[in-house]
Amino acid sequence: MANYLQLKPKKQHSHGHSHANGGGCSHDHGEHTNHSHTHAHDEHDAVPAVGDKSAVPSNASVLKLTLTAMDCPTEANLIRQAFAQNEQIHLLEFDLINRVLTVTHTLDDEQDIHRKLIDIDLLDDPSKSTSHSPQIEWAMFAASGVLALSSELLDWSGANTYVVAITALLAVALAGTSTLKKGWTALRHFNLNINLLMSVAVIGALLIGQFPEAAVVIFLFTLAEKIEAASLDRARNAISALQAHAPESALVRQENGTWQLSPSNQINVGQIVRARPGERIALDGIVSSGTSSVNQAPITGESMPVFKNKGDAVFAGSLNEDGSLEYQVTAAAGSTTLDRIATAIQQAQQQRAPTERMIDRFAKIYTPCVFMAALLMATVPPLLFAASWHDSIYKALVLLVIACPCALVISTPVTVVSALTSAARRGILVKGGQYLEQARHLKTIAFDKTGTLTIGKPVLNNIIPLANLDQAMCLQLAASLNSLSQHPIANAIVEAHKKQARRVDYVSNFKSLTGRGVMGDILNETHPISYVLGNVLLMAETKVKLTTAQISQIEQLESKGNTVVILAHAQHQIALALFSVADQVRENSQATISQLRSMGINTAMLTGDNGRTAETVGQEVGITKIYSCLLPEDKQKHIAELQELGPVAMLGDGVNDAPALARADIGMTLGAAASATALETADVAFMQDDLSKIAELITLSNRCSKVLIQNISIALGIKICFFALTLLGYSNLWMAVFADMGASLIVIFNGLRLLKQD
Ligand SMILES: Nc1ncnc2c1ncn2[C@@H]1O[C@H](COP(=O)(O)OP(=O)(O)OP(=O)(O)O)[C@@H](O)[C@H]1O
Ligand SMILES: [Zn+2]
Repeated sequence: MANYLQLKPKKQHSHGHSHANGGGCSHDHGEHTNHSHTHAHDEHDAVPAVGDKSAVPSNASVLKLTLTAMDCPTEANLIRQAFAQNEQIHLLEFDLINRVLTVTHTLDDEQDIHRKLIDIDLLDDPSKSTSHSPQIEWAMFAASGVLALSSELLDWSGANTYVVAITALLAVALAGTSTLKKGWTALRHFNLNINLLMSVAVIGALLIGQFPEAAVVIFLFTLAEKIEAASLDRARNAISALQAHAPESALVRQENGTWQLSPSNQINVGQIVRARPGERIALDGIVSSGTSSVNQAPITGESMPVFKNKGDAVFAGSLNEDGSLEYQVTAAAGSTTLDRIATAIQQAQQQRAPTERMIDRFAKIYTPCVFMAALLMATVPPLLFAASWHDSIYKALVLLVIACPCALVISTPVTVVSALTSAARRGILVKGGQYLEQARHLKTIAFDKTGTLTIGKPVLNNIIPLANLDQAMCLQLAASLNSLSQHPIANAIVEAHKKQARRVDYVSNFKSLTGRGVMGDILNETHPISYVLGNVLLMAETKVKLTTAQISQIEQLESKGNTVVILAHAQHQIALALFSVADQVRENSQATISQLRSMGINTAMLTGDNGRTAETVGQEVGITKIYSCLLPEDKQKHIAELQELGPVAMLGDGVNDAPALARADIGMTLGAAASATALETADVAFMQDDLSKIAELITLSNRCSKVLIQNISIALGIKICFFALTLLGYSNLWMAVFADMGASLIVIFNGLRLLKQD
């Protein structure tokens, strides 16, 4: 993850001249590089949010701390300030939703960090236990509420001021001690956070004799804090619920053939595990016996069960419905697909989305400004206009309450986290809020052809011998060469050969040439012969001569949608045979492309395959912008070119498309459940082989943005209203607390709505 992050800010835009060439692969690729120049692009996310990742020394260690006291997100500032002077602290990362602080440091003693956090009251001091049990806390809180209300009633009914004051003070003492203590800590560190603002408001109210109000204010504040904490728990639990899908233990086959229940984290790769009907799969594996339908919703988001047979992959966390399955473990606890998804989501939460960064910057200005306004409010009217001190100070205190940026600061992360979780539930793994926000701005989506627009399982449909070797012999040579390659075309040739149950020859000096083919030596009775197998480009490179008749034969096959590879004798430089393979277009490719077009998004195809095949597939799915015969670096160049029109996403398989995926604004992969590389290389990983998820992602991005705008408007709107009401003298303290915390709660619940709509 860290490596990948560093890749991003280095994005460059290149301006090159190139054309979508319609024909074969004879086009000279050198042209692209000659005309292109690059310049670094000043990306907004190049500004490190907290510390600088690149400056972290290699010997640094990482400490993760759960700080349950990180109530209001503004407290992150307190932590930042506390560690600002320490040069051995290199990086501070805040996961405010999960309340986890990650410290990257080179300290000898981690206790230093603990001590500092105890000093700012964010960590309990183990030597003096001051915290009460939750029951006692609730009882104290309830009593405080009763007392606050009583003092208000007593005040109304004209009771003795001392009685009113004592009742109110008791209420403040019962509910407000922790707030006042935190306020004092904040004051000592010159940090303007909510606790300090509230403390000043309460103490100020007490000083000017507004006893019942002080009590009500602190009670309401504590109440709202409790509700806020509980609702944030909901967002948090939505994520840990994912991991909870994998069972703690499973039945493992022992050496003597018996089955024994073992804890999942003690089961090793290679062991055989049994999943009984109705039981969840404990670890990733390959079915070794049995059949069953399995619901893989926690991983892929699809609610329909999938039929599993011998040889199929199963995922930890999925539910084995009706049959009994035995599977051989392929990933141990901690590294299963489910674990990797959960880790990715957790990391995604730590990256602040653009809106979040903007709001954080705004809050930093907003709070001091309102604080200054309050100071002026308290002093200017009495000093200059002979207004009453009491009224002016009171108004100033109201302003202090609304100076808290809490609602604003919490409005974005809660929304983004809910949207990320909601996406994960649909089988869309988004690796950071920024991708979610950017998805709706996409101008172009570029698709890789093989395995993306097409199923990626081509089938050999024709062998045409060109020299004195027969079909069987040609196939044997091609299959032998390709038995060492992972390419889908290689698989097609090897599969066809397997059907004929012939032997595979030993290949020496094997070489795989990205985007072109393979070469290697095979023994012919007494001496080795060098062969090449690949596309026209490779034939040109190895100086294999193709006759005009052969070329037109190739072109004819290609314009029918086939991909043609040529087997050639390297020393004699003559073609021995043509192999034509055909892949099937995914059934929802065309629907997805037209849906994207209706959303105003351009589409393009970037493929290593030849122009004619690419055109045929393009026609079938509805893509007109086609770039063919591309090597991985070329794909990257074309992405940069498309970026001049606006943000570009690339959907590829994550193997030979890695450079293009990294260059695109959003790199996406399909079928990530089945491929660890695909899951790791992408910014957005679609767990299933389902193209329609792209449109779903964009819809979700739109919805997330709508909620973000709503939340920011609500938070700011309420503040502005109160600011005006206060200046006009129409508001009072407890109304302000109501408004401030009310706004926080509204934005939290509004954000959580994204979780629900499934
Ligand atoms: N192992 C191989 N055997 C034969 N030909 C190969 C092999 N690998 C690559 N080729 C040739 O090189 C071409 C380009 O391969 P590349 O992997 O870059 O793209 P692709 O998989 O065909 O398409 P896409 O870029 O859409 O995924 C293939 O179309 C094929 O002609
Ligand atoms: Zn607040």
